[in-house]
Amino acid sequence: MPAYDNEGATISMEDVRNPDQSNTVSTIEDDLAIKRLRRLRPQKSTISSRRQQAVCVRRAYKKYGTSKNPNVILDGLNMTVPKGAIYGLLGASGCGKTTLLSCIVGRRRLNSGEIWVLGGKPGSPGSGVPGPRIGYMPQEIALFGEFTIKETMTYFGWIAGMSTNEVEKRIDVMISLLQLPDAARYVKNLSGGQQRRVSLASALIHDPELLILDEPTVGVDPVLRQSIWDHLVEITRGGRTTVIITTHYIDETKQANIIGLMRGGRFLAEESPSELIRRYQGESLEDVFLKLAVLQNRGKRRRSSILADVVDKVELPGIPNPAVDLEESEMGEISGEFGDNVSMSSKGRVVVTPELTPADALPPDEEPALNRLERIKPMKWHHMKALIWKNTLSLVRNFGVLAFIIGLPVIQMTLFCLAVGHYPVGLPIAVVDYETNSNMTLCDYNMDACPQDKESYEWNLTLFSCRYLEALKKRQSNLIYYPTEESAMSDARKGNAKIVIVIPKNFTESLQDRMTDPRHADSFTIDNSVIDVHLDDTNKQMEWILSKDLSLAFAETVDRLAEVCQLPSRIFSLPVHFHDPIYGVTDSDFTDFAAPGVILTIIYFLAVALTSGAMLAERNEGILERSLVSGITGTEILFSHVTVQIFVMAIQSIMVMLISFALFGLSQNGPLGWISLLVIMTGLCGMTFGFLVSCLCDTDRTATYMALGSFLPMVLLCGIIWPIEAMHILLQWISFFLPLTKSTESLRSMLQRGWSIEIPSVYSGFISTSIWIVVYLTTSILLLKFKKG
Ligand SMILES: Nc1ncnc2c1ncn2[C@@H]1O[C@H](COP(=O)(O)OP(=O)(O)OP(=O)(O)O)[C@@H](O)[C@H]1O
Repeated sequence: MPAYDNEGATISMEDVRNPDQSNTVSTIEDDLAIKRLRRLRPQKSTISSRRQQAVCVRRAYKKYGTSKNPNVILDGLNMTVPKGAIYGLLGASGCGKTTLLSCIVGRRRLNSGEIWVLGGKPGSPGSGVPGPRIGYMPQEIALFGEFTIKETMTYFGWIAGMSTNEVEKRIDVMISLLQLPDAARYVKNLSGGQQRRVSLASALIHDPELLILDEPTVGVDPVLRQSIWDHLVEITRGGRTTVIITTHYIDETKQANIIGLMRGGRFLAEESPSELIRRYQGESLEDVFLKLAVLQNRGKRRRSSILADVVDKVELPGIPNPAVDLEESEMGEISGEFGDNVSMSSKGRVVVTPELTPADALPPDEEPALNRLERIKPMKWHHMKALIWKNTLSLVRNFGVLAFIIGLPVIQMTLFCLAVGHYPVGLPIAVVDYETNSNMTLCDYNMDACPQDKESYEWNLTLFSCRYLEALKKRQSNLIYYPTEESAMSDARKGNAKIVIVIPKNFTESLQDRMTDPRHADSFTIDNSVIDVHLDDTNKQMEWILSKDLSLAFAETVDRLAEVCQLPSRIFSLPVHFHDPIYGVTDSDFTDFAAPGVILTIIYFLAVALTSGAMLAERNEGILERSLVSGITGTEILFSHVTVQIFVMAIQSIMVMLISFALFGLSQNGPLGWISLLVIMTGLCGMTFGFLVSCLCDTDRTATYMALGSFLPMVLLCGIIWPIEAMHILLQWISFFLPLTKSTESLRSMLQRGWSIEIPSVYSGFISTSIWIVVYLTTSILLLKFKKG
């Protein structure tokens, strides 16, 4: 049997199982004898002796909250779990059992103190902790509802490095041991108790060296509870497996080898159940717990008398309170001193025991030597296989969600193409034409006849307003005629017209006079040769469109005049001529400008939502925690998500591009390969940002706030809806460093200018996106690694 040493005490598991034969200090008389001996042969625990235990915790201090308002959970706690023992961890709800266990499995950090698990420090290279040496059943169910029992156990078996054959054999054993239903049943359809048993089976599947079970028997009927305990006793019999179990059924822990009674951040006692009952003269373990609690309160009473009444009502055995009675010089670390471990302070007795002989002492577990490649290898094949399979299965099982994820960008892009950037037609335009007095029959003259005398070259423009309104009508069909300027303005103020045009009575005549003899044009002539325009300026886009229409209608009218008079086509137009654009099309609309940014924004933010949602769901259900304890690393989790989601993203990207270019005919002049790559890389960037969000945020709500909070600044600052050059200089700098700025510019250059990767504004988008992927991914990996408890 393995020897058990703690603080110098050497106690074999036989001692624990047969307390009568134990040489453990177990009586008050022994206490006194040891007190005498203490000064002669004190023996402190050594690192070597700590490494021989399955678990050894020393001076553990852990608090939550701020330093101003700390919530101290572990307060100098010592704990020793010998190999091959069943250790029952008892304590009131909220006393810190789960916190202690998560420190042991390496998922939370102590504020101070040290922990040794299976000979190594949790998290150190080669310790196997977290890893397959541990089987961890957390308090919450922490299973995938949409998986079957078999799939669940296969996942955890694969993580532990088992082959599919081995897993299948173990599944049969687990099903009969834990009386599980058919392995093909979905976890979500099982009862609460059945789900707990599947959770327990998942911890047991790989036959670990150290089993840590947080309340495994909740919701389990007494018969099955007994068979679970029998199994625990069975597996620990060989000494290879150690079990730490928490439970609220104090009575069931009588089958444990050692019980740790936790209260106030420390252990009241750490002892075999029979010894506890004998020593504290209790009728049951519950009775002992109560008495020890009172003893602890007595110690406190020296500082406070609040508990006096309670304490006085409880009958106590005639034993001293060791921790209270000890002199300071007699204090040392305590824990694992079977028969003498009443912990009232972070210190305790220095235990004097027979010295550890080489024959009794087990050599500490050697940390497996890892070669250099294994040390730097961030991912294990069997982990990746299990994770990728799990992620794929999750997606496929949630087919509705998958269809939505793929369909959503299609809907969004379709909406964008249909709704944004098009030219509004039929805007209500109020026309007051004093020249015709709204009598449009006057306009029924032959406008194809040239109004210039062929011999004298005199112009005889007739009702030029008719020609102008005719051209305007081709652009905006909804011309509403008013008799007076007042009536038109009054209606426009009520919102019935976007613009009011007033054509003076002598418009044509004055215009002609001004053109033929500008030197002698008086102010009356100038005033009457001008069309007055009143705009509703509340909508800039609309104002811009109508102004453009009025100008273009005039240009078209004079061009037409030149045409019918067989004059050179640009004779009357402004002496500024716009040729075909270098890039883009002459009458491009806002859709073409905004499309690159919108495509990237859709892909980016859907990836953020998809990834952060998946990660948070996994974390909040406790699955992430459980996987991490099984030895999965943050890097593996992130890359497994990337591997699966990249396919979803590729489909999303292809669909969005098909909608944009094939269906709605948005400009696409660049190399399709590079365009696709940039879109997919942007999705990848969004995915890694989603990882970061899920690592930074503890709840769905904060994650949603963060994702939504970053959406608008990104859209506003990345040049998606307005040119960056028009922003405040400070914002231009900020914009420069945002993830969608360079990629939007790059995509726009490829789509509209047809540029390829060798042009700086194109490749800078790829570089910027790659840098952001690395930054997000690295930060997420570091957070997953270091953000504990
Ligand atoms: N992440 C956290 N942040 C702040 N406080 C926490 C956190 N986790 C636990 N606590 C607090 O620490 C205390 C101990 O919690 P813990 O879950 O370890 O108790 P427990 O003994 O396992 O309880 P139970 O038996 O009910 O499961 C509780 O008061 C709890 O509110």
